[in-house]
Amino acid sequence: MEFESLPSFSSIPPPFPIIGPPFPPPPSAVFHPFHHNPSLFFMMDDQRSMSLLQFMADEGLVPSPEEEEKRKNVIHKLKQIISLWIKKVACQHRLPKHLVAVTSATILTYGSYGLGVHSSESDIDALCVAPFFATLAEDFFVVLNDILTRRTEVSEIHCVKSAKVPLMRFKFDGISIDLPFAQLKVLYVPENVDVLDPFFMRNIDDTSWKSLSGVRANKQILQLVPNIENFQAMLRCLKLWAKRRGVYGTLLGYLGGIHLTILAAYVCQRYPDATLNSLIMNFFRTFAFWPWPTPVMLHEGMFLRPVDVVETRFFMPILLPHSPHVCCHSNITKSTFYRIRAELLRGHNMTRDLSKPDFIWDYVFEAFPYLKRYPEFVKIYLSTPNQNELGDWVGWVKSRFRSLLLILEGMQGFCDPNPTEYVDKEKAEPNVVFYWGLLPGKSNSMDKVLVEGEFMKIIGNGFEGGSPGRMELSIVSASQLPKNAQTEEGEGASKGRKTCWKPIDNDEKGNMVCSQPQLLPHCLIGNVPPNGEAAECLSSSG
Ligand SMILES: Nc1ncnc2c1ncn2[C@@H]1O[C@H](COP(=O)(O)OP(=O)(O)OP(=O)(O)O)[C@@H](O)[C@H]1O
Ligand SMILES: [Mg+2]
Ligand SMILES: [Mg+2]
Repeated sequence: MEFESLPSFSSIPPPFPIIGPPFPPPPSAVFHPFHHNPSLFFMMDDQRSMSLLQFMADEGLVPSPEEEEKRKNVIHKLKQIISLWIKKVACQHRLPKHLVAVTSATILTYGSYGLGVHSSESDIDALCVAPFFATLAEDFFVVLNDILTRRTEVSEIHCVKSAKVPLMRFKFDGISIDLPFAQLKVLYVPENVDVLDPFFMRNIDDTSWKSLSGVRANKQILQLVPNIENFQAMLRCLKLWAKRRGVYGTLLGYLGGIHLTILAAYVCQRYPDATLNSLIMNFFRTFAFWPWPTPVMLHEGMFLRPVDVVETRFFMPILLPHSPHVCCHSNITKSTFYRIRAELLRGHNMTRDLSKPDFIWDYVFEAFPYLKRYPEFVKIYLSTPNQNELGDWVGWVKSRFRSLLLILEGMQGFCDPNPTEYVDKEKAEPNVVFYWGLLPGKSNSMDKVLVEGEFMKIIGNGFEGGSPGRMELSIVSASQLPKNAQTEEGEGASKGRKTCWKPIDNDEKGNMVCSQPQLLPHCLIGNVPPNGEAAECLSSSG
């Protein structure tokens, strides 16, 4: 396999063999192999869209009506709790009775749930929006925490206080909730308060502004995309694709939900009348050839702050759609950048030709074959004495993974941080194991003790949980991977996986905000015809 030179970024030595033909210049128009027969193009395009909808249904990308109902119920109950809480807080702040009577707070959902692209495993990102007198430190993190803790529906509650976006994280009726806080300078917060209205945004503090960012981003994106149903279906597919191909998860240096959301919205904007199939084709074509680090932005002429331009971590700058137009936080490194690009190119190669007689979507969404690709792996073993401490420990270490990746890249040139979390069932203690792919013949040059020591220093500082757990590094060959890691490869990999923690924001102290990744949808997908068509063959499949 030979590495093909990439357009732009030529200063970075290619660490990874890109599979497939050399990057051709991007086609100037929508790829269209049926110039002589447009009706055949539309027929094939429709058929592929149909079979993709069928694929989504088969994959269970659409939560059942019961699941939807459960989520709505949870949000309804949360709103009730917030309403009672704010009255209590108003009394504690000794507001006059007539003001207590009219004051209100609300819950605004955002993230994948707010966009209607969540799965049954998804968390709900829910912002608590409170009036001027409610404080973050006392009223939110103490009073509301106390109310929530007493509820029988609530479990596993903990506070992430010093992150850029401070929040409480808990399960409500078994559904994970990320609950940040924002304070507006008003007495009465309408149930569906418009966070783009300058009236509500005036004089708000910095933390509240950052907390509102997700809601504002969602709102803008939904205003900018021409066909929301197509956008939702496309985004669900892309999330599944990225997960299956091992390129989903901000903490591991890959794409997060927000990045894929903006990339999908960009393509939807440019192809307002495209079918689902055409949107996916255009997504791969657009971003396989994107001249990174040119930023992707949804508004023309967005202003990029100089600090973002020079920030080397922005290999793939993707700008938030609202002011100030800053880049989405990203942990992309040299290795993960090349992996993502290789996957985009693979996607393009697989989908570009509508006339391929044996095309099937299953190939596009096939799990990335780590065992075939890498002879050796860095094994990262994390454990704690008790199960209930494991989540915090693993979440903390993962929030520092970028540093480990950079150390390994420095020594090895390339490392592929597989986001999948495995469990070593032979060990009695609760544990989570990661296997990161290494290129052949490179591991000999790695001083394992040095890497472990360096990384221990990094994770030894700033852990907010109880007592830190254990972390061990080792090099293992592909054949030493546990059975479940080996068999999972072939078949639909990411099903039923342990979920990843991802940062909304990391602060300097390393406090992180985490959430569970999810796929899946919430509206569309009506009557889907049976999968009638043929398959695809892609010599370059991974
Ligand atoms: N790296 C980031 N930069 C800017 N905003 C972010 C970032 N990560 C998360 N957010 C904000 O927080 C919201 C929720 O993030 P979360 O990690 O839960 O992703 P998501 O889009 O909901 O996808 P998923 O389905 O994986 O949960 C995002 O929609 C976005 O508004
Ligand atoms: Mg989410
Ligand atoms: Mg979340």
